[in-house]
Amino acid sequence: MKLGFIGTGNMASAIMGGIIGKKMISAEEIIGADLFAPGREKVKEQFGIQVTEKNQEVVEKAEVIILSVKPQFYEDVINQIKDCVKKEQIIITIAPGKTLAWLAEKFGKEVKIVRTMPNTPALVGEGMTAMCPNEHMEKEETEYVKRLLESFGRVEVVPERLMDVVVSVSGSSPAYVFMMIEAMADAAVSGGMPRAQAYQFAAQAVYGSAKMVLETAKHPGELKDMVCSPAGTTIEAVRTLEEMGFRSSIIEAMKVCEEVSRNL
Ligand SMILES: NC(=O)C1=CN([C@@H]2O[C@H](COP(=O)(O)OP(=O)(O)OC[C@H]3O[C@@H](n4cnc5c(N)ncnc54)[C@H](OP(=O)(O)O)[C@@H]3O)[C@@H](O)[C@H]2O)C=CC1
Ligand SMILES: O=C(O)[C@@H]1CCC=N1
Repeated sequence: MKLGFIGTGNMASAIMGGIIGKKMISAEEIIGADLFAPGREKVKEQFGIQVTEKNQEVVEKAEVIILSVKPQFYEDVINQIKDCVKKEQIIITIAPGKTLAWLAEKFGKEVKIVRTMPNTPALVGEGMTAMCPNEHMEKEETEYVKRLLESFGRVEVVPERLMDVVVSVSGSSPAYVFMMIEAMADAAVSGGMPRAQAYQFAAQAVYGSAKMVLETAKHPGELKDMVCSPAGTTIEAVRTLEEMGFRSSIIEAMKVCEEVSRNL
């Protein structure tokens, strides 16, 4: 087994879906453990991976192990597995708030750890992941983990102090974007467009706009100005968004998100 997951919920499914979809690792070489039987069966059926109810079995079999339970369960899981983790295995964490220093203390021995923060667009190969290796990771091991994470999207190595910011800007942000797409579609439906078509229009507009930011390297403000024809429709929408506090509601929500992550 090349890769193991402890916890096979939403984020683990997105990662395994991305990795298998890109053929980085085959489903037969992936094992997942979950307390929740229907959760285990779902990933077994969806992706064809091997599943177990025993977290230790994942540690016995996998070279790289992703701890994909909620942060509140990290301590319990680490206590269960720490004695079986071997020196050459690599532990990848995806939980907000769990620092490398905290993890080292909980394992209580030399363990190779990479703290990461992925997001669910991994499922379609468009994830954004930040990673931060600990001092026991060799250069080639860090490169291998980076390639593994790159199989489902973009990856940046960041200093650990930025991890809480990463949670708010990419870990959690798909939720805000989905809310915006939902709201845009509701408005289109209110204007008479069939709902299914409204989601296509809204989602493609968001996708294309994001692509413009990434590919033109122009400032988002300049791209916004290019849409606002003088005395046109868009500038009136922009004026209304400013009046309703669009930007500040996003900034404030993200500051709360960052703070929650820091305190987890
Ligand atoms: N969802 C996202 O977009 C992102 C999530 N993350 C992080 O990923 C991690 C998982 O989140 P997410 O996938 O959303 O959560 P989910 O609740 O979907 O998945 C976690 C799974 O782990 C199971 N579980 C709980 N305790 C144990 C245990 N002791 N041993 C084995 N399995 C256990 C849960 O079972 P049960 O339901 O019965 O408790 C559940 O099936 C979290 O740390 C989260 O912060 C990071 C980035 C993005
Ligand atoms: O909501 C959460 O806590 C997790 C972390 C980032 C995205 N989802």
